Amino acid sequence: MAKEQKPGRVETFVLAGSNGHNGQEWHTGLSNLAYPPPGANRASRMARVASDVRHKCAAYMLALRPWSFSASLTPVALGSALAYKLGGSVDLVILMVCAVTVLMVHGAGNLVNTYYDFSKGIDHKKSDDRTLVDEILAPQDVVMFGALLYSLGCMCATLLYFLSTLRLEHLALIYFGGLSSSFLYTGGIGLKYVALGDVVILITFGPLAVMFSHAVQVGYLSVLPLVYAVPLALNTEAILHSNNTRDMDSDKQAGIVTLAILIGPTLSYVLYNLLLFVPYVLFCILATRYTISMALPLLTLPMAFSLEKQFRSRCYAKIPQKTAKLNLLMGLFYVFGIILAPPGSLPSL
Ligand SMILES: CC(C)=CCC/C(C)=C/CC/C(C)=C/CC/C(C)=C/COP(=O)(O)OP(=O)(O)O
Ligand SMILES: Cc1cc(O)c2ccccc2c1O
Repeated sequence: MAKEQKPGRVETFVLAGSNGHNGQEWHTGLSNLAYPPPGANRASRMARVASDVRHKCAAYMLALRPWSFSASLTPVALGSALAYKLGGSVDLVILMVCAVTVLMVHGAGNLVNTYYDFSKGIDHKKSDDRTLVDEILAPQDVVMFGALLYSLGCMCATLLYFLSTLRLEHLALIYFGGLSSSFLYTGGIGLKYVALGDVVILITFGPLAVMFSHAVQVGYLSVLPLVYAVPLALNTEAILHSNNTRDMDSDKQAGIVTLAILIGPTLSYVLYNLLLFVPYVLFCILATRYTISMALPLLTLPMAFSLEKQFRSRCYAKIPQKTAKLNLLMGLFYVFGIILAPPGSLPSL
């Protein structure tokens, strides 16, 4: 932070980002005073430091893109609800630690994405993610924050090992499967850049996360959560697919290939509809064949129809965020539907 004395005794501080750009001017309001009262300098310095810390924290929060966190929290809730309903109980401490573990890996994945999309020149001034483009943070900040989240995730996974009866090799297999997918999505081979991002999202935010949350509760691996994960995984993939459809032109210019680019706008619209409405067909089947509480997610149908309309008229700008909101609501209703189901009414293997 550099201090500049300007004519007219207005003290101005230039608050520089860690990259040296992005300067903001902070006036101390001393212009009407001949001398600052004792302690005023110290107080204003403290206020500036506090404000600096607040700005930095806000920048880190922005980089995490918390609007997308519903995508990892709903599968955790689903896995735990299944453990409660079919296994008989749920441990709230394990549930909390599991949610934090998955959030850390998801958040780190978002930061890896921010870093590599910037270094490959994919993010630009009009991108959804402008943390690095607008120099809100320096690339090194993003790398350090990502490493911190991965470390915290590993600590939480270690804690889960002590809290849960799940065997170490099973816990490690799922946890490091999630961790490596979150990195390889854009880091290393960069699965997103070769049209494999959709597969990664379908697997990690669906079966993998649901199985992880179920397994740490019940202490064993089961295929049941994989089946229950299908409607939620399809809806989460709808978030990514709308994101990739919106970014189709800029991604093409940057020379990367996504599924949306491969199939073009018309088939992308068809695919978005399938991802959006197939889950509702599954809920109808579950509600009519097993228990009526499975009809609860149908309450979100009006939101899905509104999104379909926006996609059809190619107003893509806010569709990913709105689909994430739908994902949260649909996921919560799905979880409540499972919790409210009469004992023995849900399909089990
Ligand atoms: C089972 C365990 C322990 C963890 C699973 C935890 C999860 C869900 C990890 C997935 C992490 C992952 C793949 C993150 C990538 C997030 C993502 C889809 C970012 C979006 O990237 P872009 O498609 O570039 O979108 P933008 O254009 O908005 O940058
Ligand atoms: C940032 C971001 C963006 C997305 O489009 C996502 C889609 C599905 C799951 C997670 C996503 C995410 O974290």
